[in-house]
Amino acid sequence: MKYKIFVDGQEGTTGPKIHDYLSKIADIEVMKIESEKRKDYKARRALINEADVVFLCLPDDASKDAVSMVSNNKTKLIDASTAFRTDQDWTYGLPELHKNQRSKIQSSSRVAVPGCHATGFILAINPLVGEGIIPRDYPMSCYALTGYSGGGKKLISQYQNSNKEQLFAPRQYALNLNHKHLPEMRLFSGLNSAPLFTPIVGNYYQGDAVSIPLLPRMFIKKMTARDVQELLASYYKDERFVRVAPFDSEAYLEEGFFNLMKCNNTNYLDIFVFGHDDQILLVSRFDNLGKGASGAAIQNMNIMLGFDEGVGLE
Ligand SMILES: NC(=O)C1=CN([C@@H]2O[C@H](COP(=O)(O)OP(=O)(O)OC[C@H]3O[C@@H](n4cnc5c(N)ncnc54)[C@H](OP(=O)(O)O)[C@@H]3O)[C@@H](O)[C@H]2O)C=CC1
Ligand SMILES: CC(=O)N[C@@H](CCC(=O)OP(=O)(O)O)C(=O)O
Repeated sequence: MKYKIFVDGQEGTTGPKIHDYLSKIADIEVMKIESEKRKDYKARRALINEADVVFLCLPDDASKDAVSMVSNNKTKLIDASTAFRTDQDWTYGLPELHKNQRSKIQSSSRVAVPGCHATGFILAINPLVGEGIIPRDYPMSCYALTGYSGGGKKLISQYQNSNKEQLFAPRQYALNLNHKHLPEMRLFSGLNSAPLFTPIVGNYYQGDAVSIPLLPRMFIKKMTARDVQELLASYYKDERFVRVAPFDSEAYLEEGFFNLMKCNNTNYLDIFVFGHDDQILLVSRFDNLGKGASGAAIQNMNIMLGFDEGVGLE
């Protein structure tokens, strides 16, 4: 039997990328909606209920509508939006979070794909909080650099169809300090409160680097940058898609600069630990359309259907 797969939002940004991955997977049947019917309630509802797995690649409200269209017990949903990430009835689709997260995903029929920046933050910080190194009330801050595809069709069009001078420079956003990823960043990092988070969008298509400065003198246990690298490397040693770079900061720079595009078009997330005895900088590098969204969505599907986790992704 071939699993039937439907991507609701096939003409956006994350949806087509999911179609690319699906095209490399055997033993599935990918269903498509006619372009002019992509917002038609009846047509979407029929496909949603026919499918074994539906990827929702939609704005939050449209995702909520799609969920309400399901009228059977078979259809599994994988949602890329922010709508359900901290919802108790949904499973957070970050298999590397804890030892038991994979089995939760496998037995769930409602999986929320983590936000891109949240993915980078949580994977770097959660082990250090969980292992009792960073106190739960640590005054955390974090900044991220992302390509403009992270903002979907609207932001892509702004960058690609305008030559306004201000678009050439990186631009800070979410300066209300209330970015939509904060609730999941708090909940799944183990911290008592969300970080002070400032993302920055640059004039390039894809690639994300989340940077987190840490002061070891505020840790519960004394740890140098090298100790932190060893702890993270041990925590993720069996993971396929989360890699912790050896402690050798110079080796990762190209003529003195960090290349945040090096995970593009892959589902890898690389964690780097820079620093010394007194100061540490953690950097998570990944593709916002890979481990930050569409790749992660496929990884979750593979787990939910009992496929090899890397099918379509490697
Ligand atoms: N881009 C990224 O890197 C990431 C995005 N996400 C999240 O994933 C979701 C999808 O993002 P992205 O692909 O970038 O978004 P886009 O804006 O690029 O695409 C959204 C798609 O949804 C369609 N759509 C909008 N409203 C409806 C509706 N009521 N019914 C059916 N279709 C509708 C749009 O139609 P139309 O073609 O007419 O515009 C468009 O094709 C969002 O919630 C986003 O926040 C998550 C992680 C990363
Ligand atoms: C450049 C840009 O705007 N990026 C998006 C990140 C997209 C993402 O992770 O997805 P969700 O929107 O589903 O959370 C942002 O920061 O809101």
